[in-house]
Amino acid sequence: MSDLSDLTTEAASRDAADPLAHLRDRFDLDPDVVYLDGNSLGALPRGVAERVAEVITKEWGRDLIRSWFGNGWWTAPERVGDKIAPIIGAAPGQVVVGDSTSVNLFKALVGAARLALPDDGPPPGGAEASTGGGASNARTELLVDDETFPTDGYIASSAAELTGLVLRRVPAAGLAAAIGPQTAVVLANQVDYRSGTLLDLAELARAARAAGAVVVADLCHSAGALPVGVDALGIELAVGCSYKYLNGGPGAPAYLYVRADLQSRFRQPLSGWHGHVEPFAMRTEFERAGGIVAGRVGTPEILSLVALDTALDAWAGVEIEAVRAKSIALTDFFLRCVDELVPAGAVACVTPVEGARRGSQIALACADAERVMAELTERGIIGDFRPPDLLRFGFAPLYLRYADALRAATVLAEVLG
Ligand SMILES: Cc1ncc(COP(=O)(O)O)c(C=O)c1O
Ligand SMILES: Nc1c(O)cccc1C(=O)C[C@H](N)C(=O)O
Repeated sequence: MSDLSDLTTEAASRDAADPLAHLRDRFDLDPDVVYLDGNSLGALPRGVAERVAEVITKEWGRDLIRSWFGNGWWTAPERVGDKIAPIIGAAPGQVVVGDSTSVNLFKALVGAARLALPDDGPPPGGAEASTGGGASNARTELLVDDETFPTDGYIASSAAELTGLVLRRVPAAGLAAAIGPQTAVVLANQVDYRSGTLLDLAELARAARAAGAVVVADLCHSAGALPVGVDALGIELAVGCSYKYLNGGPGAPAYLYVRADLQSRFRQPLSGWHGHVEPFAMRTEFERAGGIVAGRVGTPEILSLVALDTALDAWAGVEIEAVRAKSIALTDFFLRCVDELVPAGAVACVTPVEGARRGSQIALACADAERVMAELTERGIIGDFRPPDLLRFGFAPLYLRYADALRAATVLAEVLG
């Protein structure tokens, strides 16, 4: 047992020894708030406001239309994509930024179905796939986790309807086992938005490869929190938002990853002029651009892209492995503080207590959770409530301290005491 004074000493010594502690200065934070909602909307990195103001006054105000090419606006989706790439373990040229996560899910899922269905050539798994089930006329289903974030389920349903696939919902833990020769596409969240459970994507990727199914991973709750390693996993497609751990700001554009060797065959359904091989030829016929540009649709959200571009500078020199180590240590410490300080039985942790099995958040079930979160927020501890009974606390390792974890647990104990 440790008491509050032991925990305070421990938090201080952990903060003093934290190799990432200096990164907090890269953010403009309210000193009176412990911000545990960076898994919904990341904090504001320093420099973003000034850069956006400069783009508005100079690039838009003075350079005007010349900025599309003169100031690099046109190529920003790929350039910013290449800045996200190392954070998710992708080599350059495979990530494009633009549109919302929902829209990118739609592009990826329909594109995945077209890759997987037999009239579109061999399955991406190649020889391994053809021995383990291979391309067959019986690929009829799109698998999705049954507790997925709502938009993923809704978009999967639209994509299934459009491609003639049948949507099958199975628990996330059973996704890999559910993959079979009938599976065309699997949509999986690497980290569950509610419980924070980390899915074994490597196992899922192996099962999909063996069966010739195409994987679309939603990285919203894992990118920037842990090493995803998309290239190493060998998954085909991925999407994610940039306003959580990547701190791109409200409405920041999402991103789409298309594995390099599949780009020439990737046919996403939204044939907009920014995905055209020669957009300014203004031709009637659509001819898809090569490479990752094929993931683009229409005019990019330049002001948001610029904000994201600058926000990503907060990652300069940061190793994602170090972020993961701190994330586990911070969340472990928070759980210990909750155990020590919160009255027994007042909360139940629904997040795996084993660090390696969770993302960077802790969800605690508790009676009257919505009111409890409102009171916490009132007292400067910002997390969120997710129905029916969850207090959700996200730990963004770039700007949170062990002292913040302790303060959050202390205030929680007061509210529940
Ligand atoms: C797993 C997941 N997918 C998608 C989204 C959001 O999609 P969009 O950016 O289109 O609102 C979120 C969060 O809002 C999410 O947590
Ligand atoms: N995307 C959001 C939004 O547009 C409004 C409010 C919250 C969000 C979120 O990101 C929610 C978040 N994905 C979640 O996991 O609950």
